[in-house]
Amino acid sequence: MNLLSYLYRQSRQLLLLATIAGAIAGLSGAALVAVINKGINAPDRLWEFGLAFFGLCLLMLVSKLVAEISLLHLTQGAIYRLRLDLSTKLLATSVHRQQTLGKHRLLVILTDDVNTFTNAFEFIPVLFINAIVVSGGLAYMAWLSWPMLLMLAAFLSVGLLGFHMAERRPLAHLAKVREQKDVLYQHFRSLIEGARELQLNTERGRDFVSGVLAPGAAEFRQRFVRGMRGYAIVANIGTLLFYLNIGVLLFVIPHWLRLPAETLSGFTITLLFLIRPIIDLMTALPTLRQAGFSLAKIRQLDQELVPSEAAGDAARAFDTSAPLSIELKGVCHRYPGESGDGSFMLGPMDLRIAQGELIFIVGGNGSGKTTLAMLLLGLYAPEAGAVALNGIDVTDSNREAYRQHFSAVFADFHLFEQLPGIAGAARHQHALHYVKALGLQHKVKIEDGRFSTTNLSTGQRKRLALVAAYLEDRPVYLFDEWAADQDPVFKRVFYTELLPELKARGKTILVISHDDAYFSAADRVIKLEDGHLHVPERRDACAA
Ligand SMILES: Nc1ncnc2c1ncn2[C@@H]1O[C@H](COP(=O)(O)OP(=O)(O)OP(=O)(O)O)[C@@H](O)[C@H]1O
Repeated sequence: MNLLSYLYRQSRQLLLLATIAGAIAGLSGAALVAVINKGINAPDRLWEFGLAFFGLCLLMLVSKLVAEISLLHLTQGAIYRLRLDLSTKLLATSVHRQQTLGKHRLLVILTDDVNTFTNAFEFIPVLFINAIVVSGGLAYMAWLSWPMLLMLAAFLSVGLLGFHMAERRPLAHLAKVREQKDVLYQHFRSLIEGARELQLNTERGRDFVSGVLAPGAAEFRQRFVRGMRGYAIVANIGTLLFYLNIGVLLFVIPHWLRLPAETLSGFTITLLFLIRPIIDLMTALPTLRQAGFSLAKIRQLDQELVPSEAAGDAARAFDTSAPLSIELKGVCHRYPGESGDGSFMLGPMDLRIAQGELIFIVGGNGSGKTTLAMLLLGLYAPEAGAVALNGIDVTDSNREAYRQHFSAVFADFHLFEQLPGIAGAARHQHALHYVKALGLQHKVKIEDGRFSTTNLSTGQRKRLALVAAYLEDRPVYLFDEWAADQDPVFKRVFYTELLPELKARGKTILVISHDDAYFSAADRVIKLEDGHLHVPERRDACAA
């Protein structure tokens, strides 16, 4: 039912077309049963019923095709939109929120849940038409004899109630199966990302598989088998009950109700005709139930992914004609710790950065350098205080426009094959120039707006990330430990040539670095200690 209301919201027209075509298919199916029943009981009118039979066959074929194809378009359109909607929303959700939601949780929804949902949609056309066939069959039986139909309805109601009760346990197992998927995805992520560590230590690898992955996979298997076994039992008993029903109609009810042979045979043929749709439904039920759980997860994520920022033409809010000036005013950011005492607090911090400055952000591990960078880039929103650009505070409504002033190569950067920037010969030439300047011309080519390969060493991949950053040509650059993976020669090139070149082009540059040998290259060094700016001792005051 959830799936149908979801489809209704996607395209009423297609659903209406499918309903009408499906209704014609269902009714022609029911009429076929009536014609067969009449034909058997009227041998003198064979031509008449024969023509009607073949005409109805054709009508059923055409209408069924129309219904199935329109439902196919409807369901696949719905899946396509769902994938794009979720991706767009994810893109608009703050990085901090995404980190809180957890990568594995996002992945399981975007891949597994959407797939489960797609699988269920494959059943929809058949089930939809079957539902109409069943309705047509019931209508025909009511026309044949409504007291018989009432008895059948009473019998079916008891059966449905029993089915509902019997389904509870397998349904609970399937709900647990879905929860277990989150756990499994988390383990698979660790397995892939930690493959090197696990292979280096065979015992550790075995322990991970047998002690961490296997219990999760076993729990999944156990729940899934129990759930599906329950459904298999319920479905087979349900089908058997249907046959029993036919037996009761044929051999028990005639003892109480005097019915013409034509009515009895009509009922029997109709019920036999309905067995296939009922079996189809029983087979599809577990998949539909799993899709229900997946849909609930997708909906939950959809709500949690509320874009934190209203995208608008907010670029106008900043005065881009004036020299760029970024200011932090009492900015604070906290990461909650597991038990409260493990939390980390950056700030309150005041800082002013002027256009063209080359600033090094330094400090020990965990002192807050990357967190400060995230706040400066507008990827984290401060919990208190404000970030301002050219005197205008960055708020939810203009944070996206604010971020467009920056280009960054993070310590844990992601290298896209595609080149950023507007396509064209100029971008191609620029990219070639930078690839050459970074000494990668023998390794990488630029083809169709993308790097020919990204399968390179870490240091080389970082150089390509720098090429991509150069192509973005933003006013402010951030490099988080870029030089950490470079050889001494390129480290020197970076600090003594590349950074001064960028500065000469008027760029503002923020460099997170541990390379104290090159700190003298900076206009200013900002040192962090436990989330606070380190204020250097006033040697002049001491001297006095
Ligand atoms: N995702 C997170 N969730 C919770 N706490 C975090 C998270 N990331 C960082 N922290 C905490 O914030 C502190 C500062 O982290 P940050 O990454 O800013 O340090 P850093 O100075 O860049 O360190 P490094 O030199 O090791 O890269 C850390 O001590 C850690 O306790």
